[in-house]
Amino acid sequence: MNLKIALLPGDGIGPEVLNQAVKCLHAVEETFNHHFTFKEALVGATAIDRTGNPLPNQTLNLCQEADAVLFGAIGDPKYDNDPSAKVRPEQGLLKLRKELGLFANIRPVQVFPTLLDNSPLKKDIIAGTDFVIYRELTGGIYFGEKKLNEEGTIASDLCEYSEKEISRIAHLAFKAAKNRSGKLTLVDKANVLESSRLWRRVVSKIAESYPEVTLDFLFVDNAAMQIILNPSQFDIILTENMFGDIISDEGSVIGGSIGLLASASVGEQNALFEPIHGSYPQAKGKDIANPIASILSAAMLLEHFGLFEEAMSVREAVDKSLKKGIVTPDLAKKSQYGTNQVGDFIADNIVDEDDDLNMNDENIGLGKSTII
Ligand SMILES: NC(=O)c1ccc[n+]([C@@H]2O[C@H](COP(=O)([O-])OP(=O)(O)OC[C@H]3O[C@@H](n4cnc5c(N)ncnc54)[C@H](O)[C@@H]3O)[C@@H](O)[C@H]2O)c1
Ligand SMILES: CC(C)[C@H](C(=O)O)[C@@H](O)C(=O)O
Ligand SMILES: [Mg+2]
Repeated sequence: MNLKIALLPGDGIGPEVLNQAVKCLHAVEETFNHHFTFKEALVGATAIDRTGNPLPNQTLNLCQEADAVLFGAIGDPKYDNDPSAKVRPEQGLLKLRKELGLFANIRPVQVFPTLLDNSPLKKDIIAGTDFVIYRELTGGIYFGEKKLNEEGTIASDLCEYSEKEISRIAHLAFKAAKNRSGKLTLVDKANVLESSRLWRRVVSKIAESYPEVTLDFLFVDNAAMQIILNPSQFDIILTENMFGDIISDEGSVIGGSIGLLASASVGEQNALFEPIHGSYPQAKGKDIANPIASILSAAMLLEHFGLFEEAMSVREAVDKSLKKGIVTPDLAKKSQYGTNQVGDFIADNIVDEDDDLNMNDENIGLGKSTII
């Protein structure tokens, strides 16, 4: 298959982890005889420094013309620590999501059997965790009108949702639930927010078209607790933009590190793949960031184009690195392996299973194809 992939390394550890994902995609190209073309562009603080714009037109055009975007991370303390900054790296990512129409952000939360001891949570609670968060990505409080009065003493952010915005992601989430265990939980704050009550009405109506799916509702405060008390109760979680952002970072605690959680953002035309973590500026240039979230995001990219065997080969190589303890320090304090070594190991272990008769595929961590 030929694929044009836009690479947006961004800031902090973004370039380091993205490089490892690209190594793995090169290995997939060679092993399975595909042809991927990579073109890189600026985004985030790096783009502001070079052009004054966190999402230069050239970058947006490249992404619009590409088959897929592979994104590193954006963000820089010089903006995080300056609440008055007029231009911010995050605006680049938000505008990109909006312009590409990436309304559904899909964030699988699973536990690698090898990492059951890595979580601060009890093994018997987290074993078997396997749920997917469908996070609405181009609406809600992130994109509502923002106001600050002249004195700078009163500020507001409007949380607005339309029926259309809710129903298009709801359909994707119901279809995913239908293909999995048939359970969908809508996470909201319908006891307080009018926008959440609209979500409940729209989602309840759509549920009538999916009789095989059981729908239940959970207030987000309770959901935040249930996710770590009893994660196995969840299959598909559907939620709005900000709640999805927050509960997915929380969900990463189950698996042992946020450096493991990948995501796909999809719309009608475009698709973007990125780790859920940020630019982790404290780790920039230290070769300690976990590249697995970025590598698994590349695996989701492959699945998006129907390259399931290829995606599986990446997941199996990741699993092998975990089993052999070839991991970054977030997963083993005394680890002597860096971002690059872990990336090299995983890329070197991408094999076509049909060609490898000795492959042992017992107990594969994230073996199950995810969602798209
Ligand atoms: N999609 C994105 O690009 C994205 C996502 C989240 C945050 N951000 C931005 O990133 C910057 C830093 O934000 P933050 O510190 O709140 O979140 P962060 O995700 O960058 O880091 C939070 C913590 O998670 C851990 N971590 C993150 N990535 C890791 C990795 N690959 N390997 C091992 N450990 C990892 C580290 O302990 C780190 O201190 C901010 O500017 C923020 O706006 C960007
Ligand atoms: C950087 C920020 C705008 C972004 C978000 O809130 O969507 C990040 O936290 C994420 O999870 O991708
Ligand atoms: Mg986030």
